[in-house]
Amino acid sequence: MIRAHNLTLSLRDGQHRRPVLQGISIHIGRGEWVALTGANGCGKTSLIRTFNGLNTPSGGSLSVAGLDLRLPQNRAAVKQHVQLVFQNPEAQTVGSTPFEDIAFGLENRGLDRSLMIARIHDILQQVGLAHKAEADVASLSGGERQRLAVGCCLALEAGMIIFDEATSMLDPAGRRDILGLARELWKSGTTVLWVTQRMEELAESPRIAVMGDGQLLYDGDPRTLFYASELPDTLGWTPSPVVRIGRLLQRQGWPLHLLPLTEPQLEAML
Ligand SMILES: Nc1ncnc2c1ncn2[C@@H]1O[C@H](COP(=O)(O)OP(=O)(O)OP(=O)(O)O)[C@@H](O)[C@H]1O
Repeated sequence: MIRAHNLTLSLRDGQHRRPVLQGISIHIGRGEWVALTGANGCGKTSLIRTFNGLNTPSGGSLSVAGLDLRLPQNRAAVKQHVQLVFQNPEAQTVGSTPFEDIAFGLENRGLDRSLMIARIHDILQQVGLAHKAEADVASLSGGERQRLAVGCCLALEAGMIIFDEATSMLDPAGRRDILGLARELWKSGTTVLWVTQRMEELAESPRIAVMGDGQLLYDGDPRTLFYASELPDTLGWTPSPVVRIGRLLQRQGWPLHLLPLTEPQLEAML
């Protein structure tokens, strides 16, 4: 889905251009779930905006869904394949009802009206908003608005959805809800890039990419990152309670592949 090699990006900062991404090489296959993390200002948003064609790479190569994003004509086309769900639920709705919002996404697809209405209802059903089809968007909760944003991605038939800290403004129930919806889509074949600062969400991801100062510092599995790498300590991360217990077990000689990453894994061990 995404192939970046030695990707660099510099952005205008007043009179100067400042380097924001440096030498990023990453391959994300179709159907993968990758969590992307790193401190504020390390370049996560700049990277995903580049994947989505909103930023123009300054160097290296980048192909997304088979489109070479060094070519300007491909940058608009890529948005069909890669959709973003942002942090702020209020910033991404355009219609006054969920029905209208999904309809906007389908408008350019040239669907016959009855097919379009059926498709809108299908999508609302899929994101759990069938009962709110005609509700005023302003009356939706933050979690419902994020569900609606996901529905808009589905309307565009995006093969990849990038969630840019999409749960950070939600309460714990809303967070679980959106994470659960993202997992359902992933299980049905959507490629997911899940940007997060939350340790437990990282630990539950099959693959983690860590950025620092515009560079990719780590790209691999969570066990190696949390139990066999010094990076979390170097970056000053506070380990999740499960990883803290796992580190105690590790000191007692437990092998890497048995160390717990998630609460259910720890519960199963106990
Ligand atoms: N349009 C822009 N013009 C100039 N510099 C920019 C622009 N957008 C971002 N930057 C700079 O690029 C760097 C990376 O910012 P970016 O928003 O990509 O980081 P981030 O990891 O997503 O941060 P956060 O977690 O706070 O959202 C920062 O130093 C930021 O000030």
